[in-house]
Amino acid sequence: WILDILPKLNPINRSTDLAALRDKFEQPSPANPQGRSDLPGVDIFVSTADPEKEPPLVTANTILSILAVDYPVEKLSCYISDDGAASLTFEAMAEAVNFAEMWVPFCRKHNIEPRNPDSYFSIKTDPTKNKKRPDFVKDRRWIKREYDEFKVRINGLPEAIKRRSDGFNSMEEMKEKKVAKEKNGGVLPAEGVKVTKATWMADGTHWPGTWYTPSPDHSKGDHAGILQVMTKVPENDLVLGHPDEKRLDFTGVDIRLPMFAYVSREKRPGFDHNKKAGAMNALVRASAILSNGPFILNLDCDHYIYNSLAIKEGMCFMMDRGGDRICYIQFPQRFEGIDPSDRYANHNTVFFDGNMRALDGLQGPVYVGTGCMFRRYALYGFHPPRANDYTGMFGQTKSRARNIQMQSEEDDSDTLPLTSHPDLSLPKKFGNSNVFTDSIPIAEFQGRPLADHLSVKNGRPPGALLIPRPPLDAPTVAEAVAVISCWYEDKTEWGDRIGWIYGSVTEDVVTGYRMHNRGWRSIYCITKRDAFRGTAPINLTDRLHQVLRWATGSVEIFFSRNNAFLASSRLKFLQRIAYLNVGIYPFTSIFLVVYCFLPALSLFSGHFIVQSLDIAFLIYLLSITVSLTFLSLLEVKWSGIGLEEWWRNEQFWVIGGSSAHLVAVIQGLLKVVAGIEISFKLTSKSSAEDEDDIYADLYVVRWTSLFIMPLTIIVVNVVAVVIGISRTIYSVIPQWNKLIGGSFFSFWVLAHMYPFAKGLMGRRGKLPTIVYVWSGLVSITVSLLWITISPPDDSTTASNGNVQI
Ligand SMILES: O=c1ccn([C@@H]2O[C@H](COP(=O)(O)OP(=O)(O)O[C@H]3O[C@H](CO)[C@@H](O)[C@H](O)[C@H]3O)[C@@H](O)[C@H]2O)c(=O)[nH]1
Ligand SMILES: [Mn+2]
Repeated sequence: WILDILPKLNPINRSTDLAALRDKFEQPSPANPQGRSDLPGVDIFVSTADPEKEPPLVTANTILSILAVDYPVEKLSCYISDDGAASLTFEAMAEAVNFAEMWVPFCRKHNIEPRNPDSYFSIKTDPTKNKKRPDFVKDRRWIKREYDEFKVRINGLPEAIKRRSDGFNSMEEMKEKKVAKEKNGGVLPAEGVKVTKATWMADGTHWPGTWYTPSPDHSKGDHAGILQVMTKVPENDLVLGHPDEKRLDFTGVDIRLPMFAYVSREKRPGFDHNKKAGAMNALVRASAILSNGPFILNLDCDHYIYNSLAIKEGMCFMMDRGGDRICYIQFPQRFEGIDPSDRYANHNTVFFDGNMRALDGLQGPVYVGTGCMFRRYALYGFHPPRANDYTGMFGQTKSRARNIQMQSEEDDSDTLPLTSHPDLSLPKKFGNSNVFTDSIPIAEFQGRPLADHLSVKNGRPPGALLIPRPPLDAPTVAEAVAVISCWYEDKTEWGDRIGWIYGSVTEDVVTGYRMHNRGWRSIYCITKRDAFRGTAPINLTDRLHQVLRWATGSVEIFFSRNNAFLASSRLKFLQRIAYLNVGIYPFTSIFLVVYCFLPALSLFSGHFIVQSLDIAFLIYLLSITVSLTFLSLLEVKWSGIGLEEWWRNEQFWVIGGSSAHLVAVIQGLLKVVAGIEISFKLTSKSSAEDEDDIYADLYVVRWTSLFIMPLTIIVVNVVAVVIGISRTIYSVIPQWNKLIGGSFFSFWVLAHMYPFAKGLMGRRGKLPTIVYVWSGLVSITVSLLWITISPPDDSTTASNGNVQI
């Protein structure tokens, strides 16, 4: 019953549900006679970086799921950050907007779920289930065909852009030649003419971003900032559709689209662009000027909205009493396209349904990079309102006297009482855009919960958010372009204390940590229907690299000023322990590796792992075993997973621990000691090209040095078992029970390594020969070495009668 009681100590306490949200914010009231939406605006950020690794079709589908999300259209703005500055991505987005004009009303009319067309059309269950409108089947058939054509257009884009550009380029060349000829008296100059091969847009202009044939000002890391508003700011009132002969009958359906902007920040050589964190910060600024939604939802390009009510679900927390102290709502990451047995624990269920939920009962879950809705004001580095109200191990309220004393002791350089707005004219920490700084207090105010009850502190009056958005004028857009220039952040605190934090390969954890450290709380929001879904790398190599990156980020955190040891008093005690664990866990790999070798070594030597099985050891062993079992039970019970899934997690913990975590520790130490920088490539997104085998990617094996340690562990343990058996056979008095006792632990290690071994085999058991040669050599060396150091000695072991199990 303890297991049943524990989760109940940690309820998701939310007094506002979806119905209450509607009643409070969207029903007519004295302050809101027309029953317009009084909800705050939401800006949605999607990041993409490389159309080669992040297929534009996937991104386009993500965008479509966002444009069709169930939230007041006039309050929504969507931004895509294209760090690749690729015309391909841009044109795919333009296509997506075109398709959205039919797709979005279609979703609204028939209440489609999910609103990502690709996933919607690949649902296996009966699409007509729960669909009541008689024209559904006809509409669906029609839109399916439109989608197929859309897909073909997107897939044809690279070819189309190339053909178009080649055409324009050769035309240019001809023109140039003609000019040169005329200048040179009718003959072509000997040195020929040089024409730069530009990438052209359909309207006959140069694409301002990166070109297929890179040239100065048009290559990766060297191009202008681009900001293009792809759909205009939506009308404030419903715009209903009409019956239409050619298209669908959208009578009575809202046909508006949210605002959607394509943003590619300026990049120049010599500037550190800080990857995703930098991209997000550029979006934070640009969006502050264009729409200034008090809430920001962040999605990776391969994560889409699976539950169209997700934003409203999050808003229920933010708009609840006390919601003004929440910095973000993290939703669990759920994945698609993972092999049914989840060989490499890609679903990460113990983490997402155990650890994160437990954290929710403390100060809140960590930010995991995607599927997270932020309070804009919290991103700006301010402290939460009433930050000192609670503290201590369990977050109890402090007495007033202590409270005052504490406040004076604290370094409150960035504590800003919310009643008086930040004096923004003073430090230049936000950079020199006045439009931006002026937007800060507005976002803060609009993000407050409704003051509809005496107990709501720091609320806003009902009806305050009914005013329509102004249309975008040219100076506003120009300002937004100015704040995405690459020098804008010079001498500011962007990435240091404001916005996404720089300097870590896992910017997400650090960004969330900084907020918790200021006293903000976060919320973990598990919805019945998954809020978001995404893809994950399913083959061994990519998966290990992903784990390596996370672990490296953790080691970086450990050696940085973000180590929770150095946290402020506003980080709750248990939350601090949790963050400490985030920084420390890769270091456990050192012990893990030792433990993986121990059973083998004891087989080599013929000595049991411990000297003698005395009572102290047994008590120690028992207590460890009991607590481990209890922990596992908790994990299984809390996260509601089956034993098999739990076992996968255990296995992958050992695999990742002995490879990626260890390398991360080494890398981290190298960085600290020798200053060697760490860089990571984008995690490649599988696009399931192979129709016959959607899990084909699972079998891809690319050799990486991460394989070395697990492989050695496997080989050494196998050799050890073999040596153990042969020794037992050839010894004078074979001690079979001793062998079984000894090899049990080796088998235990091998059982954990099984998915790894399977993964190395690839699809048909193909393994690079070098692996055999190499591992053979290592294991022979190790076993020879061991036997020389500690030759099998029957007499000593036999006399040690206490080594039996
Ligand atoms: O220069 C860059 C590099 C990456 N990204 C985007 O950042 C996201 C994540 O990058 P990726 O390298 O694909 O990392 P993943 O392993 O897929 O992502 C996990 O790990 C990251 C680092 O911890 C988090 O940022 C992600 O949200 C989390 O899903 C993607 O949308 C990219 O498009 C950029 O915008 N600019
Ligand atoms: Mn990803």
